[in-house]
Amino acid sequence: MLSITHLSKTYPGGVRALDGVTLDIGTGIFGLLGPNGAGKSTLMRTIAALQEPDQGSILWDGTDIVRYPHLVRQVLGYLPQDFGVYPKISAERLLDHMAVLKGLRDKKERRRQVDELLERTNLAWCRRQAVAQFSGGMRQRFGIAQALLGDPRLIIVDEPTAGLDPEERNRFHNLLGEIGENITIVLSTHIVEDVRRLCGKAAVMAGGKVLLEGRPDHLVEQLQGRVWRRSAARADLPQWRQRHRVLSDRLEAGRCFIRVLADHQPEAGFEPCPAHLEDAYFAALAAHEGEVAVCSAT
Ligand SMILES: Nc1ncnc2c1ncn2[C@@H]1O[C@H](COP(=O)(O)OP(=O)(O)OP(=O)(O)O)[C@@H](O)[C@H]1O
Repeated sequence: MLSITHLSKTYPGGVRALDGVTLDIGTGIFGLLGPNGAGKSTLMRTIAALQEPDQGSILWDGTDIVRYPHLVRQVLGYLPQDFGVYPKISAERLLDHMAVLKGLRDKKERRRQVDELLERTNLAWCRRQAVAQFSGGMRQRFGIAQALLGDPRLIIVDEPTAGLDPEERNRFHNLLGEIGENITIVLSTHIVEDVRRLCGKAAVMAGGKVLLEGRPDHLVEQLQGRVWRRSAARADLPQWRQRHRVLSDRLEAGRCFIRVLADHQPEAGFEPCPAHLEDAYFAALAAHEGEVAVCSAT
C-alpha cells in the first residue's frame, strides 16, 4: 500500500508542481490523469525517490520512503516518459546490463530473468537487435521489461502509450493488465480512454492538486442523468459556453456536438446522453479552472 499525504513541491522558478497531494494507492493499476503541467511526472518522480518533496510524506507498507529512499528503490520498477538515448547494443545485452545495475549479481538468475522478460514482452524474437532500431511500441515493451527486473512490487509508468499505434497500444495495455493483477502500478497519462480500460482506481490532477479520485465507474455514475448533448455551429461555441457548463465540443462525422453538464434539460434541442469518464474529467478540470479564475480575480 502506497499512502501519500499532503505532498507539496515548489520548483526553484516558483512553480508549485505539487500542492497538498493526498492519495491512497493499493494493488492494481492506479491511473493519474491530468493535462500538461498538472504535476503528474513530479509526483511519479517523487514516489520513485528521484526527487524530494518540500513537505508531506509517502509511506510504502508503513515505511516513510522520503526519509528512507533506498527502501522504495528495492521494490520499484520505473518506466520514465523518455529514456533519452538508446545505446547501440542488443536488447538482450542492455537488459542484462540493467539487471546488473539493479543489483542482480547472480549470472544464472540474471539470464533466467532476461529470458523470461523478453519472452513476456514479446521481444524474444528480436533479442539480438539493437534497441536503438526498435519501433516506439517495441521500445515501450522493452521499457516494461527493464522495469520488471528484480520482481518489483511497485511499478511507475509515465505516459507509456503516447505515439503508439492502436495495435501496439492494445498489446501494451494487455501486458500492463497482466502485471497489475498482483502488484501496484501507478500509470500517468492524458488519455482518458486508457484509464477507463485499465485502471481500478484513478485520480485527476491539475495545478498540482488532486481534483477527483475514485473508481472510474463510480466517477461516471455520479454524472449519470446530468450530461446533455446537441449539435452546435462552431461559430456559436463562445455563446454556448457563456450560457451553459460546456464540458466538451467535438466533431462527429463532420458535425460539431457539445456536451453540457446540467441537472435538468438546459434548453430545447438538448438530448440526455450516457455520461463517460471523459465528462467526469472535463467537469473536474472546468470546476478547477473556475476556482483558479475566481482566485485570480480577487
Ligand atoms: N525541473 C523543473 N524545474 C522547474 N519547473 C519544473 C520542473 N519540472 C517540472 N516543472 C514544472 O512543474 C509543473 C508540473 O510539471 P510535471 O512535468 O510534473 O507535469 P505533468 O503533469 O507530468 O505534465 P506533462 O503531462 O506535460 O508531462 C509544470 O509547470 C512544469 O513546467
